[in-house]
Amino acid sequence: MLDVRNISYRIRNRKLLDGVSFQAKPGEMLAIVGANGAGKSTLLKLCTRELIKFTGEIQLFNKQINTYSDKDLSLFRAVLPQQNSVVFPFLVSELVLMGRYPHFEFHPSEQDYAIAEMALKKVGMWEFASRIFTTLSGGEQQRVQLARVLAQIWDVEQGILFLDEPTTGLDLLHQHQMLELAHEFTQKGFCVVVILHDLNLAAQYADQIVMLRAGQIEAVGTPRDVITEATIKRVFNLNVWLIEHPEMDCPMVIPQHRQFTDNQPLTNRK
Ligand SMILES: Nc1ncnc2c1ncn2[C@@H]1O[C@H](COP(=O)(O)OP(=O)(O)OP(=O)(O)O)[C@@H](O)[C@H]1O
Repeated sequence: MLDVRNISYRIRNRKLLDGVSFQAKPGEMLAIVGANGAGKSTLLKLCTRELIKFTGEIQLFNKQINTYSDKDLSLFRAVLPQQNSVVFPFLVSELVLMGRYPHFEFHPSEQDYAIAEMALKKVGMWEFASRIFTTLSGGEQQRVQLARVLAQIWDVEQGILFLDEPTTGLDLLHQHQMLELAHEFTQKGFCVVVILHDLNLAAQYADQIVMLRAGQIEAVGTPRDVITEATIKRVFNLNVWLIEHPEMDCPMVIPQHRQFTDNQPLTNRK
């Protein structure tokens, strides 16, 4: 479904991405992880065609990404960007309805309204429908933006969903709800590509992880393949312990404390 082949991207003299390749299949959640500045958002922007000048190839559904019209793309591909750029005083309900723009010409149909309502209910924000979006808290805004994105692909049979740090600003419950919702879309046959900073969320939800370091792939594969003490040390310069998740078949990451000072375990602190 998403096939990224040997892509490189540079701005002026600086190579931001260098020879990156990976594939993501329908029904799969792929997480992109890496330190600040590693190139995660740049990679996502290339996959969503927000950035266009690169070398290599990106295919969606076996077709080069640049052969799709914007309209065609919007019918099966949705993007939750990192930055929230809403400045006008839109109502929450209006904003979510914007997710339906690709599906109607001039006026939304009854079905468009119904889908916007279902999407808002899905993220637990229906009671905020008549609030002005910019008056919501950061986490509430993020959930409404997710509803807008879900509304766009609600009745699409198979597509691709890109999420750039979707859990930012969300409390613990809503971080998991966000990724559960994304997981539901994989069950429908969608491919979900998500940038995550939290390696434990990536380990729990992703089928595949792409770990970037300075614009190159450090590791790609299952969470167990990619999340190791050695890769985390190389990519984040952090010593960690890995333990088993008590219920799920995946590792969990625990940073070692005080490693920047004297490397003493926390239990030895006086
Ligand atoms: N337009 C630009 N001009 C110059 N440098 C840029 C530009 N866009 C991105 N960069 C640089 O490219 C590198 C990768 O940026 P990118 O936003 O992809 O990183 P990231 O892995 O998403 O980081 P973060 O985790 O902090 O969001 C960074 O060093 C950034 O400063």
